[in-house]
Amino acid sequence: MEYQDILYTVKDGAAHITINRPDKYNAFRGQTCEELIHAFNKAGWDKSVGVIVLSGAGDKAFCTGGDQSAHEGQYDGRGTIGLPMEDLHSIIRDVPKPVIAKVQGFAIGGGNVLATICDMTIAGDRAQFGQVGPKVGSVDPGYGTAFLARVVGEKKAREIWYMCRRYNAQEALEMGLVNKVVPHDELDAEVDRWCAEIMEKSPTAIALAKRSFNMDTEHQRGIAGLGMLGLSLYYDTDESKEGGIAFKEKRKPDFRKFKG
Ligand SMILES: CC(C)(COP(=O)(O)OP(=O)(O)OC[C@H]1O[C@@H](n2cnc3c(N)ncnc32)[C@H](O)[C@@H]1OP(=O)(O)O)[C@@H](O)C(=O)NCCC(=O)NCCSC(=O)CCC(=O)c1ccccc1C(=O)O
Repeated sequence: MEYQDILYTVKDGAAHITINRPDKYNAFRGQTCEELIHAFNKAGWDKSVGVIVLSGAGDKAFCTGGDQSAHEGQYDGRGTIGLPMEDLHSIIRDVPKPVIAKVQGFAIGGGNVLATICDMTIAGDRAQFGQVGPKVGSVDPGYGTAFLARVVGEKKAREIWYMCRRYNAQEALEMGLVNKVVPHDELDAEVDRWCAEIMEKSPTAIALAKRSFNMDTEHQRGIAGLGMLGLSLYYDTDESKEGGIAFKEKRKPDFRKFKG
């Protein structure tokens, strides 16, 4: 597969998968998800690769979720909601190698979900985390909510989704959303060090550890499938569409006008 939306390189046993849509703050469309799934499969089953790094191109964003310009109700690709989200989330969990999210800017919406699902997250000190779903007429009713609660606890996860606030890198560290924060300019070197340390370890022991960590939350995959079906029905409502339209028109949404 030739990649248009992502970059793929391998260096010293680490596969680097980079969302390359900086003008869209690395938001993903259907094509981006297909390429990410392909790249994770490629890295996951390449025996010379021991660790995978997911990042976003440029300084502004790791990823800001679904591309609002490819979104009028349903998204523009395959799958329940027009994005193969279930497949993308699953492959990040299923590859038998640690996946590190390297976050230098915004990890917002579906981008925050991706970072949360990755095995570990290293952030630069300019990174910002948060959810925007209920502000833009969306929600991730699978790993994005249930798995987030496992990571940061129920109260914090509910705050993140209901309030749609932004959290800086230090706050994300304190709530357990990231493993380490380093100065922005040292992020690449720090991630390279973590990769080099992983490369010294037994790949089979790590693969077994990853699978056994996953075991505890595996039921969430099925629930996510059901949730995406509900989300698809929600995307066809005027209430949901108001969120996307308001974002594009750079105004506050008025969701309440659709409720009797
Ligand atoms: C990222 C922001 C917080 C940055 O805010 P700010 O610094 O004020 O800059 P802006 O002027 O808002 O944005 C700059 C520039 O980038 C464009 N942009 C940013 N995000 C997107 C995006 N997602 N899609 C397309 N374009 C984007 C923006 O339009 C500006 O461009 P200009 O040309 O300069 O006008 C802020 O931008 C922000 O909050 N972005 C919205 C992010 C968003 O709406 N994401 C999608 C929804 S997230 C969600 O619904 C959660 C559910 C979920 O995770 C999910 C589950 C299942 C399937 C899909 C999803 C999903 O992600 O949708």
